[in-house]
Amino acid sequence: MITFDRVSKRYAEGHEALREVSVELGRDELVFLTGHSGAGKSTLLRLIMLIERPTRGQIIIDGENLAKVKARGIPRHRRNIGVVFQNHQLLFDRTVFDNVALPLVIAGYEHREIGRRVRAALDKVGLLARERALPITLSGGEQQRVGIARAVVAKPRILLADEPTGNLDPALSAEIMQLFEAFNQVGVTVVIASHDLALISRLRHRILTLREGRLVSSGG
Ligand SMILES: Nc1ncnc2c1ncn2[C@@H]1O[C@H](COP(=O)(O)OP(=O)(O)OP(=O)(O)O)[C@@H](O)[C@H]1O
Repeated sequence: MITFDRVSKRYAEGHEALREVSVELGRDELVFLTGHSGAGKSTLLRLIMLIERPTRGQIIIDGENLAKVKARGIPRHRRNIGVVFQNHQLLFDRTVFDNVALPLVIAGYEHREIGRRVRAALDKVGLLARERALPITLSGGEQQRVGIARAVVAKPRILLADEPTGNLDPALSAEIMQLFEAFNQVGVTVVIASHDLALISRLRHRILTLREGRLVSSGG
């Protein structure tokens, strides 16, 4: 469960990116976050990741108030969160396997466990056969699936995605959304920021709409 309680975020330059946002996201929910460019979508995701801190208000995740998480607790906090970006942010000189393994290597997992988990994650996104490929040899949709495998490889409780289908055509975008739905069905809380109203309104999930930093709709 993720709770935002009257959360505001003002950046150093004085711009108020989020204003008094209150919302509860259930443990088993998949929600879309939409709104115009600059509405505050990425800021909301960054607050969950503790890349930014709120100026006012509180964020509580599974009973833990993020205000109490000090700098040295941030890596542990982030281990519960998988993140998918629009531009994949893959390492292009490393294989698919190595890209997906990266979070586990950083977290100090044992070699055999890394192999097991990476192959399980690649299997879930349908790319097991491509583990030795370099990302450059994959299509855009496949690259995004590598990004998703990397985000879920450490079995996070929360999956955040910022415009994950921004560069993909409608058919591939729909496939990527189905992957997110599959992870949600096994108990991962999923939050997807997206401009693609045509796509997200077809799927039956709650849509949170931001306008100039305010949550103007949190309905279905
Ligand atoms: N690091 C920062 N410093 C100062 N202002 C920022 C920073 N990050 C974002 N902003 C401002 O905060 C507002 C919200 O930005 P944010 O990136 O959260 O919007 P968004 O809805 O994700 O937009 P987009 O769809 O274009 O990615 C914008 O006016 C932006 O210029």
